[in-house]
Parts: sequence; structure tokens; C-alpha cells
Amino acid sequence: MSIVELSTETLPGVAISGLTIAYRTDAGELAAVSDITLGLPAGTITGLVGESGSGKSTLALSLLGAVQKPGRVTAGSVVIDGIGDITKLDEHALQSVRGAQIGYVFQAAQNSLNPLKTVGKQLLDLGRSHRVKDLRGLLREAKVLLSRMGLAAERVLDSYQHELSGGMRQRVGIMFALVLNAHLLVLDEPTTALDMITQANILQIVRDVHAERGLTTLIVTHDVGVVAEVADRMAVMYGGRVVEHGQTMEILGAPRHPYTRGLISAIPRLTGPVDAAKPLPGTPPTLGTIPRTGCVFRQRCPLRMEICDTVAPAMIGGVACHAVNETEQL
Ligand SMILES: Nc1ncnc2c1ncn2[C@@H]1O[C@H](COP(=O)(O)OP(=O)(O)OP(=O)(O)O)[C@@H](O)[C@H]1O
Repeated sequence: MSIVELSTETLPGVAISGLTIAYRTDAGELAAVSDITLGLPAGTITGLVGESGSGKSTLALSLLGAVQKPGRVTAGSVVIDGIGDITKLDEHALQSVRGAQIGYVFQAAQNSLNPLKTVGKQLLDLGRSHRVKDLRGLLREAKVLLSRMGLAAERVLDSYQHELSGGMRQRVGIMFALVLNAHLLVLDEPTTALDMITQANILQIVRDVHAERGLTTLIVTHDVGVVAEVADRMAVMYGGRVVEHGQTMEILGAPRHPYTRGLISAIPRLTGPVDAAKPLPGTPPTLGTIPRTGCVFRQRCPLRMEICDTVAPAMIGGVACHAVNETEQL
């Protein structure tokens, strides 16, 4: 195996359509992700951003067919080029695509290694579980990736989790996500809990590996700064819905949805007055308090209109907001 050059036709794009994912709770089955339609164009990095509880991880898990009980996909599809609708695959088929075609690094990847086995041993386990015949080739590929990420490959493969720093474990997680040559990469909060320098370093690695390998990447984060740093495109989630999506530079330069505007003006700047950052008033909804009719953002919205109480705004031109759509049509 080696790092391969891919033509754009072979890259897997993803089409999420009308996707709804609900969790069973004491109060009944409640949607954590509601009617999301979103494309991840082949070869791009998409940043999925939103506050805690907005449904980002649930959406990311659905790309791997890995939504866990008590959760389930209740409507819609996730079609990955070359794989098909992942929501329709059985567990056996899912196990063979996970890792091999879809690489992933989940939240808390820093603690997800097996503490009792060296990294190298875990790599061989991964290879065997995917019936890789050339295990030497797999080790070679892992070493290439680890060195590429600035690590002493031999030493890392011989190490146990506790012998590696948080940033090193994170890079090991990325190696595991890519070593089977996956072309779709899902990263959930890959830099949370890392210091600024290590965070910048990991993001640089994500950008480089993405470009070198021609990946399609989804990066989940609560940090708009991370999106600004790496993502070509971005999608903003609130209360289980995507409220705005498009090119990162366009959205950051001129956010249209009132929630996106709030998110961006809440970021403290390095320059300028220290009190210039304006936190969004109010708190985001939880699974039990997401409004089930009308707009999910209306309780915190400065542009609220009567229709927002009863009708969920459709996504028009990349933004789902009655007020914005009305103003832009004038
Ligand atoms: N196993 C579960 N059972 C019940 N509810 C769940 C479960 N997992 C998540 N939820 C709920 O679904 C909603 C979305 O959670 P999710 O983890 O997808 O959000 P998130 O945006 O990724 O947040 P965070 O950044 O805090 O992980 C939340 O209200 C959460 O409490």
C-alpha cells in the first residue's frame, strides 16, 4: 500500500437527505437530528459547527452507520459514493466499510487506545479484523503516516497509551483512521483538550493528509476557529437542524442566519477591545426542550416573526430563516 493519487471521479462524496435521528427517552422518542439535507462534496473538508447538544456527533456517527441504541435513524438516507445508503447496510457490511473505506477519529480519541496493548499490536489487530493479508505492508504504511505526522514511528508502535502525550495519541488516532486507505474521514472534535500549539499542529496535519490523499473530510467542532483554519465548507447546527451551510469564507465573511451571526460575534478577538466579544444571550436547547414546531432558534432570535412559532423555515440558498429569506427576496 502506498499513498495513492486519486482522480476526482474516484473520490467519495456524501449526500445526506432528509435525515432524522431520534433517541428513545422517558419522554418518548425525541429527534436529536431533524430533517437534515447536506452534501459533502468529494475532495472537500466540511466543518460541522454548533454548541454542545446541537446534534453534531449524532450526525457524524450516522456517516459510519454507528448511531447507538437508544438512538436510531427514523427517516432519510446517507448515500456515500461507492458504498450506497449506509443507513441500509447490515452490521456485517458496516464493519467492513468502517476503517477500510471510512476512517474516523471519535471524541476523546486521546483515551480510546487499549491501555493493555502497544500501538503496534493494536494495528495488527485492526489489520486482521479487516483480513489484511500483507501485515508487513500495513506496518510500513503506519510508519509512513506516523513519520509524516512528525512522530518517531518505531518508538510509537512499541509504546503503550500511557507512554504517549495527548497530542501524540491524537496523531495515532488519525493514523488508525487512515492506515487502511479510507477516502472518507470523519473527525469528531480532533483538537479538543489540546494546547494551542498542538492544536495548530494537528490541524495542519489534517489539511496536509487530506490534500495528499484526496480525501473527503468531515470535521466536527464547537470551535468556529477550527473551522476557519481547515474547512473549505461549513455547516452550522442548532437544535438538531442545519441552519446555514456554504463556503467557509463566505459564511465567516458575511454570516446570514442570526444564529451564525451570534456564534461569530461571540468569538473573542486577539486584537481590539477585550469586551468586543458578545456572548449569545440564552442557552441552547436540550433534547427535551427543542421546539418541535416552528423554528428551533426562535427563542433566542433577534429577528423572530409570527410565522417562526408555527412553521419550520425551509433551507433556501444555504440558509434556513424566515426573516433572512424575506429580506433577501425584497
Ligand atoms: N445515547 C443517548 N441517549 C439519549 N440522548 C442522547 C444520547 N446521545 C446523545 N443524546 C442527546 O442528543 C442530543 C445531541 O447530542 P450530540 O452528542 O449529537 O450533540 P453534540 O452537538 O455532538 O454535542 P457535544 O459537542 O456535547 O457532544 C443531545 O441533546 C444529547 O443529550
